[in-house]
Amino acid sequence: MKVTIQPSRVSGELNAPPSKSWAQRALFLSLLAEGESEITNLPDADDVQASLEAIEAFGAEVSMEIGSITVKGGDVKTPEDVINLRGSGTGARIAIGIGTLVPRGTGSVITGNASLRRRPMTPVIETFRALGADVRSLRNGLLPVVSFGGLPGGIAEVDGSVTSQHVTSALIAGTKSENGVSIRSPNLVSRGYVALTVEVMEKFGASVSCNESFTECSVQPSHLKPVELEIPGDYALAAFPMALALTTKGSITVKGLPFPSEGPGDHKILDYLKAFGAKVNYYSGSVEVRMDERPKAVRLNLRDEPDLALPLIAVAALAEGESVFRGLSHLAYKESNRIEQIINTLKCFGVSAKYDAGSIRVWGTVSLKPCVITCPDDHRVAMMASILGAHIGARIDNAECVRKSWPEYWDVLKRIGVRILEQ
Ligand SMILES: O=C(O)C1=C[C@@H](OP(=O)(O)O)[C@@H](O)[C@H](O)C1
Ligand SMILES: C=C(OP(=O)(O)O)C(=O)O
Repeated sequence: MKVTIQPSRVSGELNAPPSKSWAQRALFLSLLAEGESEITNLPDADDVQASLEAIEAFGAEVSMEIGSITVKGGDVKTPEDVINLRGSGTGARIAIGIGTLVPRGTGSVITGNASLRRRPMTPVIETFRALGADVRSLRNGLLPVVSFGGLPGGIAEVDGSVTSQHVTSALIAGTKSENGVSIRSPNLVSRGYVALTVEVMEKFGASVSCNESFTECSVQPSHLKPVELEIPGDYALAAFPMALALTTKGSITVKGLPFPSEGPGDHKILDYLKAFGAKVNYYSGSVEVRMDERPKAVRLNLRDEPDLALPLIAVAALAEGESVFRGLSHLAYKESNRIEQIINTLKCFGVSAKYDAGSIRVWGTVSLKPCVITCPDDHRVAMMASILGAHIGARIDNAECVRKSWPEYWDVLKRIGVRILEQ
């Protein structure tokens, strides 16, 4: 599918899409909880569907009702076949850990699509090996990965500068380890996602804790109770329509977002948009964003919120002056090498930018040019291009790549006033 976007101004309101990170954690924990969990507002994002299929393969009994799903969990069974997590890094890394919980003497194989098969699995493999499990890559640190049953537990120390998902995986599987799990991750990035893991695990009654910087976490063997929960809205995805308010001098209200806490996490988008000069208000689950003037340049460290880099850098392309975004080295290990893709996308729109030692510098301009670009199988790159496209015009090929996180993205944009033609 190709979408052609014409210069537009956004206005109106939308519901935030449900969080895929929340949903995937809830699904894998429902597999481990003894009894029936009921989950509402589950996103139909491809990553979540892939995780749902994975928990079924590990023995969860899933039934769909109107507007909710029920997951009956308990024992983790040996899958009959290889499990394919498609493009989901979160799903694959959690599933590698779950694979150590199948009966001893059996195992499971996790693989993914071409994009996921390029992403590093070494941190999660090293973590589980340090915890006494037998987990091996069949391809030099990449997928496919085989996990054999048996997770004694103990202490793992694994560098956290590439991803945080090995910590999430160790904590979730650690609930069913023999002796509990402690994990130390010096240089940990994306700390808001470990905070999210702890938050969701606590809802299932897990005995889990971390230090303030999330570099040391531990979990005791825990009896997980089934839950009833509603998946909350996703700030990292909602950040794109919010950013559109800044690049089109519009206004937008996004509903269904949780109260922004003090700690790291994607809710920080509210502060970051304010730094550009936007008027931002949170009131009772809704965020209003309005922009009447040209954004000012910003200096931000996005080490803990890597997914916000794409919408924020799109805004910086139009800002007055030079913006600097630090803490971005781990963007190289996402669905695409996002460092390269961000620079290429900016260049396509006629914006100068440079990457050096973990930082991207962007020289904002008022003279953007329309761009024709193909989504490199990375949803957030297409969404980033749409934000600049709504300012100056763009054509995005392979636009269906947004399915990974937000299949209705293009329809939602149309509803808030972005002029889009689909071919
Ligand atoms: O755990 C999660 O749900 C995620 C963690 C982050 O990845 P890294 O920890 O690999 O940076 C984030 O970029 C990804 O979109 C979702
Ligand atoms: C990197 C992402 O997700 P994951 O790591 O789960 O594939 C993402 O959604 O941007």
